[in-house]
Parts: sequence; C-alpha cells; structure tokens
Amino acid sequence: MDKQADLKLRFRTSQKLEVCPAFESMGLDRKLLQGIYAYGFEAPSAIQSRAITQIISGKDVIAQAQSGTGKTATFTIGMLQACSFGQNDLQCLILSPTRELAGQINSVVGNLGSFLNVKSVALVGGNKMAKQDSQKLQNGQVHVVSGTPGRVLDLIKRHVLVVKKCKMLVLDEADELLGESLGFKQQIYDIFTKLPKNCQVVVVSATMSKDIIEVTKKFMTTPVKILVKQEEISLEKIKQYYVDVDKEDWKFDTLCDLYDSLTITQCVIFCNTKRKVDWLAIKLTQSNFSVASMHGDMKQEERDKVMSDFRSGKSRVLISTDVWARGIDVQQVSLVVNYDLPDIMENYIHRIGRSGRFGRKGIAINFVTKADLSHLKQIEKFYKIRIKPMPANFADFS
Ligand SMILES: Nc1ncnc2c1ncn2[C@@H]1O[C@H](COP(=O)(O)OP(=O)(O)OP(=O)(O)O)[C@@H](O)[C@H]1O
Repeated sequence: MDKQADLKLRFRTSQKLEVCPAFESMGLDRKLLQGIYAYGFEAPSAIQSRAITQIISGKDVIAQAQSGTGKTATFTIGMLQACSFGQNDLQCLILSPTRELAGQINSVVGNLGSFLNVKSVALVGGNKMAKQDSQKLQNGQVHVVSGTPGRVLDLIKRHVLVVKKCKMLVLDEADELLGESLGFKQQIYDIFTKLPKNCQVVVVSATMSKDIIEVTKKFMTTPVKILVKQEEISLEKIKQYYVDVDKEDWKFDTLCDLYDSLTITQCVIFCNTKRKVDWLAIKLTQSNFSVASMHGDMKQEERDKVMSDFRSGKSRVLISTDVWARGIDVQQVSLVVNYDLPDIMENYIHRIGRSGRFGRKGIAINFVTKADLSHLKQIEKFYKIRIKPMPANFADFS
C-alpha cells in the first residue's frame, strides 16, 4: 500500500461501530438514566449513540462531532458510568482550554450525575482555590475534576490533587489543547506523565486535523475513532453570510445598522484582539447601544459576572475574543457576527457554532473588507461551503 493511501485509511472512522438508538440500550446505571431524563434529554444525538458505549468499554476514543451536537454529555455520560461512587478517589479528569468552559462542563457533570451523588469540582486559574474545594480534594472526596491545564498541573505538582487512582482523562477541545499555538501541549504531556499507566484517554472536538491525530499517538493506544468528513463539519442549520464592508472604518456603522436584529434573541460578536473588544464596547455604549464584553485580560470576577448576565439573558449582545469561540453553550444565541474574520481557520467553525445549538437555527454574519476577501475564499475552500452575501431583507428572517 502506498504511504498516502495508508495515511487516509488510518484517519478513517473505525469500522462497524455499534449505534445505540436509545439511552436505555446503552447499559447505563439506573440513576444515571434518571439524571439524563431529569436534565431533559429524550434520545441520544448521533455522536452520543456511537461514542458513549465505546467510552464505557474502556477503549481510548477520539470523538469528533459538529459543534452543539452534545459532545459534553457524550463524555460525561461515559465517564459517569465508568466511575465507582463508593470509592472516594479522583477517578476522572477533564481538561479544557478556558475557565468558563471548565466551569460549564463541571455543571453538566453535576446535573447528569445528580442522582449518582457524584462529587465534582472545577479547578481553574484566575481565582484562589476555594478552601472548601481544597479540603474536599485533600479528604479524597472528589470523583471528577474539570479544569484548565495550568491550574490542574500546578495542583498535581503540589500534591493537592492526587491522581494515582485516575482511570480516565478527557481532553475537550483536544485540537486546541494539543496544538502548538497556546502552549497547553507541554502541560498536557506533563499531566499525562503523572497519571497511572493504564489511564483511559478520550479526546473530543468539533475540529480535528491529521497532525493532531498524529500527536494523540503519543499517549493513546489503538483508539476507536469517530470522525467527521471535512465537508460535513459545517452545520446546515447555520446560515452563513458576508457583508462587504469595503474597509475597516465601515464596519462600525454596519454593526449599528444591524443592532436591532442582534437583539431579537442573543448575539455574540467576535473581534480578533482584546483591545478591539474594549474599543468596540466603548464605542457602542457611547452610541447608546447596550452591550457586554469579555476577554482574557479581565479579572475573573468580572468575567464570571459577564457570563452569568449573558446566560440569564440580562445582557443580549456580547463582544468577545476567541476566549468565547469554543464550547460555550448558551442555547438562546442565534446570531454570531465576525466583526473580524478569525485568524485561525478552525475557530471559524467554533465561533459560528456558538449559535444553532443542538439543531436550532443559527445565523453567522462575516464582515469582510477588500483585504479579507481572499481569507473568506480560503475558509469557503477549507470547509467546502459557500458563504453568500447577506440579503437586503435580512432583518425579516433573522
Ligand atoms: N441528547 C440530547 N437531547 C437534548 N439536548 C441535548 C442532548 N445532548 C446535548 N444536548 C444539549 O445540546 C446543547 C449542546 O451540547 P454541547 O455543549 O455538549 O455541544 P458540543 O458538541 O460539546 O458543542 P461544542 O462543539 O460547541 O463544544 C447543550 O445545551 C446540551 O444540553
């Protein structure tokens, strides 16, 4: 077999995967099922019906599925089924790239595991660890940790977090954690070396490149792969448009013209830098538009307040950087505006995926200057999609 063909084969979805059409047919604990139904889920999504039983079987798993299709519950349900709640040890460690995402995952774990009496904590940077959490950790009263890599590694090194009984490591947004750009990769390797040799590894993301799958070979053993074809990554339910703004200076007025449509439900506006987020938030506020903003240089308490106001619907328009691009789930978000096109190709899919959660309709609007046109074409080519000009009657159907 020539090398190219061999490479293609190795990155295909594993053959003959069982598909479970119902949560009942997955062999789940009765109390876990109770938690799933109480959370409002009726039937599993495509990724859930394929990946949960693979995770439960104890195999290493690479699970890719489109944004908003229920990957969090996929690994959470698999993981909760694998935990022994009679045992007072840390058994599962979930890592994700942002504090907000780690917190969100922790609350999904708590909700789905509410009848199992699961004890979980979120361990993230930015805040001093709550005394209560540190006590729980030291008394071995935590089954599941959802954290960001830096904080988790630090606590392991300081022997506050004891991982010797950990049986499962989950990397959510794995391509971001294992990519070169954000400096998480070394931290992940360091954490991995502290875990027991037979620790199961589950990696999850909406985007997964061949390079990343190569990287996973360093710490995964013959994983089951559930992958999505490049042309299927973009969700049909999210309509994608561009507005030709010609030059940077015109973006602001275009956004002001759109503002009434943005507030119909909730909207996230992405800028490429923290400075631009601050600038845009000030400028819109000065023009009497009500907006919230969030980025990585803000104090954690401020970030938490912005998140909780947005989740509760108190604020409806949020301006942010790529700190908001991945994983954050606010079902009411129906519109995403790329005030700037993302520099990182993968983040296009993650950003627009903040809308159209779990089959809902979503709209993505890209502001495109003359200089951006070739970048837009690259995005279209990469995902095999067509991004149409925004129709004049957009406000009627948004
Ligand atoms: N089986 C289900 N039935 C109904 N709703 C579900 C089901 N599974 C997940 N959801 C809901 O779908 C939404 C999206 O799920 P989730 O955040 O896990 O998506 P994701 O695939 O991780 O997305 P992303 O790629 O953005 O991280 C959540 O609000 C979740 O509660």
